[in-house]
Amino acid sequence: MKMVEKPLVNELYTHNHLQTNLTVPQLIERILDREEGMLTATGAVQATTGKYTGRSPRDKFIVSDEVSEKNVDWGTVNQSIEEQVFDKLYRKVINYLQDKKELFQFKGFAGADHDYRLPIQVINEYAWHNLFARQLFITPTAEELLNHQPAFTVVSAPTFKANPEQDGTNSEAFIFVSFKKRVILIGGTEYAGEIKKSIFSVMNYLLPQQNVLSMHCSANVGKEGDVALFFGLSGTGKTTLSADPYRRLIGDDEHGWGPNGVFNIEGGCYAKCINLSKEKEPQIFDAIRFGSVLENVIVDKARIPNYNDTSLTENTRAAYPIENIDNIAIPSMAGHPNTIIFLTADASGTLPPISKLTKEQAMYHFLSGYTSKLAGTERGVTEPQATFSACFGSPFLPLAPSTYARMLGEKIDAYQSNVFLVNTGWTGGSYGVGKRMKLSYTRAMIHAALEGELNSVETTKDSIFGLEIPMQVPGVPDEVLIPINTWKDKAAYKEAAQSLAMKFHKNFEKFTEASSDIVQAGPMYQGK
Ligand SMILES: Nc1ncnc2c1ncn2[C@@H]1O[C@H](COP(=O)(O)OP(=O)(O)O)[C@@H](O)[C@H]1O
Ligand SMILES: C=C(OP(=O)(O)O)C(=O)O
Ligand SMILES: [Mn+2]
Repeated sequence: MKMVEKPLVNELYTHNHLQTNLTVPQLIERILDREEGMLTATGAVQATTGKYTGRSPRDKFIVSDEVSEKNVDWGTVNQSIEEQVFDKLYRKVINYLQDKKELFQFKGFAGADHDYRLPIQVINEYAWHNLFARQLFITPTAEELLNHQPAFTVVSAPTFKANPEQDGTNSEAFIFVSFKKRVILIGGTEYAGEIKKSIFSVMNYLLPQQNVLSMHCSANVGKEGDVALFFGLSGTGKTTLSADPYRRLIGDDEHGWGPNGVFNIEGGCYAKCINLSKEKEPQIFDAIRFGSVLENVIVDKARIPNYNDTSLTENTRAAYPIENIDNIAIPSMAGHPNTIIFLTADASGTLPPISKLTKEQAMYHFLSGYTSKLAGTERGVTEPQATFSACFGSPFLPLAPSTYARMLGEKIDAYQSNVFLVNTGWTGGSYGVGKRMKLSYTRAMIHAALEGELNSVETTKDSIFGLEIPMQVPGVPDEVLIPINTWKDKAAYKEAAQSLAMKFHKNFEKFTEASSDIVQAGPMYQGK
């Protein structure tokens, strides 16, 4: 990828103490020496992030210039700023960083497929953010590092607080993206997730232009080389469900699907730690060791993490390189997906825990992207909130949802992938009355789907959502499969299901270009 313009960030290269690609132990030494965090009994370092403990979507802006102007799907997700606003704040942030005693640079890649990888660099004020970047992105070999020419730069200055009046930001925090300068400017927030998700947004802009579908999904591969994708918004189970002892992990969050098959965009994982237990999530629990970063996790006097403690946030996190998971695909690539799973954490408790989708239903649900925002991942969300997030990842999609949906539809046709909708959310009632689906049941359902056990099983059609529900799944009680059977109050179920169906219809009105068979594949509601 060619550089369009010499970035201002070059000025930082002359910084007296710009330290490039420090090793993991070196970074840990710097973190401890600078008192940015502490060493825990697991061997991982722990850091806290202050006020911002989740992503801050309202603080994210994209520069509108002559190229991005016509490509980006502008709106509440992709908010625009003018070039001068970016340039002014950019200058300020660079000046601010120049006064720091030391800075940390990571040079590496996004994209495991060498045909599509993006050379990136991340320049950090904090050593622990630099360790995060090192673990989350793809580390170069010594030779790759020698020839490394960054095609995109992230500058992260968490202690720089913007002044909205002067700087044109929404708050003291900002995530400014310039596709023209190929720079992402992050300030005012210490939440490390912004660093990885901002590069993901960039990949969601660049990859479709190369005819590669970028996807907010996890991926793994079975013994026969059969590939599964798990799409889902935050908290729906991408990371948890893709860590499977019987299947090699490709990646837990961001992938590309090109002519060679599926590839991970990242080199590491970013797991939620809330209520993490060795018993329920052994792979993730054991991945937390030397070199991992624990974010906003509380530790006791003996420095043992208490994963049940939510006093800083529900969105506690562990970042670790993918190699910390036992069973992985090396490199992080595989063939074309046999099975695609859409994960939804339905807080209404009315969607079936697993159902098989027709091609039209798959397109309908992909465009809808229904789920609930769970507490913590985004600022201001404290309990599950119904949301429609197109392509199960709208906060990260600079282009119109139809672009990604069209590509997915073509690929499903070409590779005959089976699509399932899996509700990892509530059962036996809506949030407040019912409870979250048992993880062991969800795992059993996914196992059955991936082993092809649901292809010939008897199904029943849900009268409202029109989804084909398998009547039996090994390891799951039959009554769990049909949502109404799990509700005591059947009338309340019908009301809640109708209300959700209405929301689907309302949301789908904006997809005016969708063909009528896709529109028809949505839920039925009274009057239709
Ligand atoms: N039935 C279930 N399926 C998946 N995850 C579940 C389920 N029940 C509870 N959980 C919890 O929900 C969270 C899912 O989060 P995660 O896998 O990190 O989602 P994502 O990677 O999509 O953001 C984990 O904390 C997991 O333990
Ligand atoms: C890091 C994030 O991703 P996820 O919760 O999907 O793992 C996020 O949304 O901030
Ligand atoms: Mn995840």
